[in-house]
Amino acid sequence: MLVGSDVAGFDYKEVLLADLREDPRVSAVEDLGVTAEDLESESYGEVAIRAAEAIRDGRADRAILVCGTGIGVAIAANKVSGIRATVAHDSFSVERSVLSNDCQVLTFGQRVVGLQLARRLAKEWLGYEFDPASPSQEKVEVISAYEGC
Ligand SMILES: O=C[C@H](O)[C@H](O)COP(=O)(O)O
Repeated sequence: MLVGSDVAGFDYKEVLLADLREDPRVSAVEDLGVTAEDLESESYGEVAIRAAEAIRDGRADRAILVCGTGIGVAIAANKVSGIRATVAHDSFSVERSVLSNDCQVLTFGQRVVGLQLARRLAKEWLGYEFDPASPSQEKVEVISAYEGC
């Protein structure tokens, strides 16, 4: 499990990181930054691409990324082949992002969603797992085929 943010998502990222570290369903969490010591060290694109590449390469399974809106980190992560990332600020979208779309990356916007809602949504998200035997699989495969992976 990876977490990351830019400066605009740093506060939420820190809280979500602490939650994940306490969650018995999560075996290991890696913080990709940014850090309190160097808040401006990377933009949302750099952090999100690093997270997405780690998932693509099998070094991690999922990631939660935070920026101001959740949009920038989602766009950047989706540029990495094989990665499906989305911003989701409601329970149903969080569920469907996994069960319909097999998204490995959930993103939040610190300037958009309340902290307690984001924390709850992250907990819900952890409980979902895509079923490759479901009817959604062939729809996801259309995207994978386009990407050639
Ligand atoms: O999607 C982009 C994010 O919201 C980012 O945190 C803020 O970007 P901006 O400073 O260009 O608005």
